[in-house]
Amino acid sequence: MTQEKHRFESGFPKIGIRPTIDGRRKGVRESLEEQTMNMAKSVAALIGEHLRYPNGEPVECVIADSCIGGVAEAAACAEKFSRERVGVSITVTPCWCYGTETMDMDPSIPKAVWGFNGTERPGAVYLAAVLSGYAQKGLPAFGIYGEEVQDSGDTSIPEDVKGKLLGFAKAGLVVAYMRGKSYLSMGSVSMGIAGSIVNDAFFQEYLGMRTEYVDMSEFVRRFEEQIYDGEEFARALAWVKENCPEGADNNPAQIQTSREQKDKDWETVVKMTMIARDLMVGNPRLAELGFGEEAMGHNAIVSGFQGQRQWTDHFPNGDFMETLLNSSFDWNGIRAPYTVATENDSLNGVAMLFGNLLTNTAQIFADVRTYWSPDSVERVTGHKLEGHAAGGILHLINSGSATLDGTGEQQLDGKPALKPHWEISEQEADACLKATSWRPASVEYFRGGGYSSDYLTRGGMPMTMSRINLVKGIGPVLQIAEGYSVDLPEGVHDVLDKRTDPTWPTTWFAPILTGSGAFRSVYEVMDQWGANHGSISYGHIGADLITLASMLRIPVNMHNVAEEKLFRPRAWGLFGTSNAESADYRACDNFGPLYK
Ligand SMILES: C[C@H](O)[C@@H](O)[C@@H](O)C(=O)CO
Ligand SMILES: [Mn+2]
Repeated sequence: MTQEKHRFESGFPKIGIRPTIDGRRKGVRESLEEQTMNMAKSVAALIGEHLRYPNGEPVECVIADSCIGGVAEAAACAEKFSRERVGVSITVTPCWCYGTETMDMDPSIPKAVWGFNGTERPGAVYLAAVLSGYAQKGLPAFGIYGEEVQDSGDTSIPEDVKGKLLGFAKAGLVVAYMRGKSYLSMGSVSMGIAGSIVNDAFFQEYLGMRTEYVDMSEFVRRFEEQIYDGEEFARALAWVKENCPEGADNNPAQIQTSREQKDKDWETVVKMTMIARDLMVGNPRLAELGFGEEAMGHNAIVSGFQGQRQWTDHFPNGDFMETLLNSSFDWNGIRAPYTVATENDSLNGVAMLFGNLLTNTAQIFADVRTYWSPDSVERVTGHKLEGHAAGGILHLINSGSATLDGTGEQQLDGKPALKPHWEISEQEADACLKATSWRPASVEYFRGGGYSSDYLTRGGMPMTMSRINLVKGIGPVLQIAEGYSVDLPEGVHDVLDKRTDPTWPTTWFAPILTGSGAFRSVYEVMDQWGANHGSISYGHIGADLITLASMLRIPVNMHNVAEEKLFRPRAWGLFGTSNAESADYRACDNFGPLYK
């Protein structure tokens, strides 16, 4: 079995659909069986058509064997769901049913109810009744109620209902997929960065995940004892020589490393990449080579590499490894990204994981380095910022981890984009590689050398920056800024970039301003950012992140998503309806983490 196949071998959680029905026989139930089951079938078809697993295959749904008219059928459905590895449930009904007798009682499964908006039968009355039951029992559930009345024979799903079903299902699958997986901490705390204090209670209670820890000396052991696939290494190194052009050395001449050392560094960073991947997900080839234990991996869906400083003071830095793993392609071809956080910033790693699992696209990890006001840009370059950038821009730049997909060299409808791996063509992967040069690391920072990807993200892409922060007394909170990547005139970029480390990849980002709170100004967004890092995802995914956060009971402390797009469990409204932010904090606190 190939390493790629092995990675997703354990499969994926499914979505369970529960058609509930009025239990009264001799007329009522019989007249509703077909319509109710058809609703379930059309939801399954909708999901199968629109949603995909990380390997690109369509999401699978399981429908209860019968309509659920009472508790015996509810229990039979629950048994089927647990056999079939259902991780998310959607209840559908066109009619009145018996609320607490038909509900899904599994507290760890995200749940939604679609109550058909028709008036021949009271589907919406059931919806309201069962949602009150869920609130009363402390099991937050999402309510889906179409805005327009449908005729009783109408088997179509209205657009607003489709949007909510898919939004719910997408976020629910992320919850289900994370459960039981690991964060792999390679090394420990990098230069006192709090996000790299990998907090097991957060991962365990909020995400249902394990935290695994390996010392960076494990890389040295695997180098020296050759615990990697030698055949793959030779192939990888040849591919790297062909596809990863080395850029100019920016170090002062007297501290530049020799050609011989540079070539050795290339070999080391390629080995590091394979080893980090094998540590994360295992590799069946290692078992064939006699390393059965190492072949298993750590069941990690996200990891972080400390790097600085104990590793980087002596060995090449992790930039190549992090960037390649976070990209959608390498010497093995086009494949799903492996999410790796620089500086072992696990909290940024989780934001990357959320973005990746919601969209199946690669994520950009970056330092949130500089707010450039329109006046400062004009003073330094003479250029007046305009368009999306008119209110100022954030310079997102970091040595490692920024995916090569972040070049923006893939296309959607003729515009720059980051796409799920199965939509990326060979030419697009190639264009990302061609837009990148690999600059020898700044040796004053990285005494052990290494290579950083140097590229400039194409402008005009809708992007969402997010970040998890931990607050003692509250727990995790999520922050979100939707905005656009920005193109600057070439000379202007160069002037600003040269003030930083020009060997690192840059994304110029303009958040969308709303005129209030943290989105009064770009300065305010920078000033309110909770830490040194952000994770940047293609597209405006703020609403999906907010839905996901509510499932995990992570309150959102700042976002610029329009109020009408917010979709949270119905019980959130019971904490107040005119200040959604405050209600969110109190609801999350009240219900507590999903796995406590
Ligand atoms: C090279 C430096 O140590 C950088 O890596 C540092 O500024 C950071 O990235 C901090 O987040
Ligand atoms: Mn950093």
